[in-house]
Amino acid sequence: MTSDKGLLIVLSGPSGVGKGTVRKAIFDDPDTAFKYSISMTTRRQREGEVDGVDYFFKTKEEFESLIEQDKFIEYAEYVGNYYGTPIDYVKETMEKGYDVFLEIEVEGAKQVREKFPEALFIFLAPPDLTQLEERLIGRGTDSMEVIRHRIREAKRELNLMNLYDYVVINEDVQQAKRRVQCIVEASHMKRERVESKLRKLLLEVNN
Ligand SMILES: Nc1nc2c(ncn2[C@@H]2O[C@H](COP(=O)(O)OP(=O)(O)O)[C@@H](O)[C@H]2O)c(=O)[nH]1
Ligand SMILES: Nc1ncnc2c1ncn2[C@@H]1O[C@H](COP(=O)(O)OP(=O)(O)O)[C@@H](O)[C@H]1O
Repeated sequence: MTSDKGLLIVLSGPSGVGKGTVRKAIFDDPDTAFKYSISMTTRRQREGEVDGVDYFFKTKEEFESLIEQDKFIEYAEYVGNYYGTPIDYVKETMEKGYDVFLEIEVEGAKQVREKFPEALFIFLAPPDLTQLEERLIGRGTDSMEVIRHRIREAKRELNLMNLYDYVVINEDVQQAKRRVQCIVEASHMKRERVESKLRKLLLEVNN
């Protein structure tokens, strides 16, 4: 990938760690220049959610037809529903030079890693398992049985954090937001080192 193309940024981590919360903080910040890729899902639209803003809400049949047409960078089944990242928006937006941000669960992130190894992978981790459990309980969206299942899944997923470029511990939302922004900034600087701007400088230095 060359530097005139945007970066693909993937934020992932276990359920309840705060991915959605940190993502909202990132996009509420007017300094954030990346574009958010709105996912498609077959889960029911919740009160207050807007189609085309929070998600593109699709039927199972529509989603499966899009899978057949290869319209997703990645998709996964999560708690009985499909979630997926539409490929066209991501490709077009990166071609225009914008960074594109995905907030997805761990299985989807694994698929992105296989297709786009040059993407930037950030794992959001909880300070500890007790706080993860407290967040799942505090969110009030799941039964204790589902929470226990999510904690078991989280233990398996936390073992995958070393496959990511960076791990951010979500202790404080604003701090996690800043860290994600800094990681993106540093990744751009690293990419520029090998790109034309600095090549010219190095030629000058060595002549
Ligand atoms: N693989 C994948 N996961 C997604 C996508 N969009 C959202 N998710 C994840 O799906 C999970 C469930 O999201 P959601 O139904 O909004 O519930 P909530 O975040 O638990 O309130 C979260 O872990 C999201 O990060 C996507 O396009 N692909
Ligand atoms: N740094 C944090 N400290 C305390 N609570 C948090 C923090 N980040 C998120 N939460 C809370 O944890 C719960 C789960 O967060 P959410 O963003 O829904 O997680 P995810 O999208 O990873 O499933 C929410 O109730 C949220 O308000």
